Amino acid sequence: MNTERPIAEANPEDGFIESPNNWSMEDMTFILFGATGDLAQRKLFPALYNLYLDGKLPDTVSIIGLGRKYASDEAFQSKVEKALCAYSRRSVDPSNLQEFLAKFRYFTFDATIEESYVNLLKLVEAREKELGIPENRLFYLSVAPSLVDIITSNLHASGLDKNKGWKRLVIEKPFGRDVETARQLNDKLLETFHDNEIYRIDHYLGKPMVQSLNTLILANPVLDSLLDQKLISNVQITASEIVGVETRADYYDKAGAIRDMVQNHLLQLVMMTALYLPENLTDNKIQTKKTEILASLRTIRKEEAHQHVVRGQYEAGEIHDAPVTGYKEEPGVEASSKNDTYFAARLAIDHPSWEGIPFYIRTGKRMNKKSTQIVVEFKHKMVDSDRLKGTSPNLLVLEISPNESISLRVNLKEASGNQFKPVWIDFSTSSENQPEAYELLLFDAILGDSTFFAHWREVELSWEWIEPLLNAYEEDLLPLHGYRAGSTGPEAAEELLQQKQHKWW
Ligand SMILES: NC(=O)C1=CN([C@@H]2O[C@H](COP(=O)(O)OP(=O)(O)OC[C@H]3O[C@@H](n4cnc5c(N)ncnc54)[C@H](OP(=O)(O)O)[C@@H]3O)[C@@H](O)[C@H]2O)C=CC1
Ligand SMILES: O=C1O[C@H](COP(=O)(O)O)[C@@H](O)[C@H](O)[C@H]1O
Repeated sequence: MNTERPIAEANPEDGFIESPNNWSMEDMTFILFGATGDLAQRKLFPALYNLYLDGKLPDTVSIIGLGRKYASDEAFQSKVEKALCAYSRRSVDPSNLQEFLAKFRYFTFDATIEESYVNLLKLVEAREKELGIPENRLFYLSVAPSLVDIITSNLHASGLDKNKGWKRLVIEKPFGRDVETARQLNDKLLETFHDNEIYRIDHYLGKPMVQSLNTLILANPVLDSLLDQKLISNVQITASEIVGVETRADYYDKAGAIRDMVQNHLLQLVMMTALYLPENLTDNKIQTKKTEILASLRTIRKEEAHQHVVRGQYEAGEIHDAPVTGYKEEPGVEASSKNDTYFAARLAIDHPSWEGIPFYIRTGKRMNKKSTQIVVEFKHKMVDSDRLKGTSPNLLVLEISPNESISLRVNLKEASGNQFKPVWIDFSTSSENQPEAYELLLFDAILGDSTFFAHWREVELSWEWIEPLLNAYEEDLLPLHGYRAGSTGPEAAEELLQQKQHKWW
């Protein structure tokens, strides 16, 4: 199958992705570690199915699911079908379901047993022969981080990685718990895979609005001209959630918002926003430019963290008129937990394009609404305060999820009277049934385009930036503010912006 999509190649000098060529999608084997797990059911199988419906899977693809539980191929295929019925954005079409399911095989596999890999190799090779496909292998690790080391070592020891075609490793978050463990993990992966064969998933980079920012700005000189340093007052990035810790206390109570959302998703959004000033970019420069931005992010030392960072934990409250419990009362959470479920910060980017423009970021669980958005607030002129009565700053709002939209807030004079009022101009409205982040990212990985995956330097630099804040947490240098479930977060986060005469939008 031919696609117009360019394939990215490694630039040997800097390890980044360069010089796209025209490329055709090749037949391959997709080896899914953790095929019986939650992520596979909710995201990966539906993503593969929707790619299939869109004709975005290679003509022949062998998909091998792995897990310790015993299951026959048929039982596994019906598990996949169930997952599609429950989670696919498009309903299952009986006329092509069997053709899709026939691509799947299941292999009972314990990642901790060496012999499993030898047997897996035999199955992979047998399927490659049977289907007459080249030895292109994509290994998707949808397993706990503790298994990554042993899996990659054994892929190497068993010879699964010594195929004649290409090989790729897709790895889920979390990528380490701090800079040290992230480095150890990366070094481990590099024993088996070349850097440009490693695809570190951050699903925020797969959100359609994030992926299309570049082309949107290129296609709309109006947007481009608005992103002008002289015009911008501040930038605000929010990822607020209604859900609480749910059933994930085991992981979340040790991670908190800072590791779960800030180190990866929010810093990625900061980079994706900041990289467009002052130049238009081609896709192949995105990773290099993002790293430049991250390297310019001013360090917040642990001693000064309290001036720039607010952390919080939700308390009992109400969401959609229903009472919800506080974080400490959630199942699996320590009653004395000091874990953060909310994080806000003021960031400074020491880059000529962003000098003097604060970036505010915030994320929280159990907030009043589900929304991920980027707001650019423009400088407000108050030259003639009488004539401009009622005006407020212009805002450019990029709504990333759950809906997608771009809107601009302007001041309009009321028909009667002299007063201005803010009105919104919508540049776009959300189109229903957009591809999901995992679809776009899986498609990229299948093509070999790593533009929207996190490069190692991005991961390393983001952990380096986070490190002093983790130390501030550990040394109790940052107060943990309570906030009511269903609210917009702690009062202290409002005060953080008031220090510079700003407010959250
Ligand atoms: N679920 C989600 O929404 C998200 C998950 N992630 C990440 O994705 C990864 C997977 O998460 P999730 O699916 O939720 O986890 P689950 O616990 O639901 O699934 C884990 C999978 O690993 C398999 N597994 C466990 N031990 C072994 C072993 N010794 N040998 C072989 N397979 C094993 C399990 O299969 P079996 O029990 O059959 O052996 C199961 O398929 C994690 O890294 C997580 O952080 C990232 C973002 C979101
Ligand atoms: O990675 C994660 O993201 C989700 C939020 O993702 P979204 O696409 O719904 O915005 C978050 O709930 C979860 O804690 C975190 O691990």
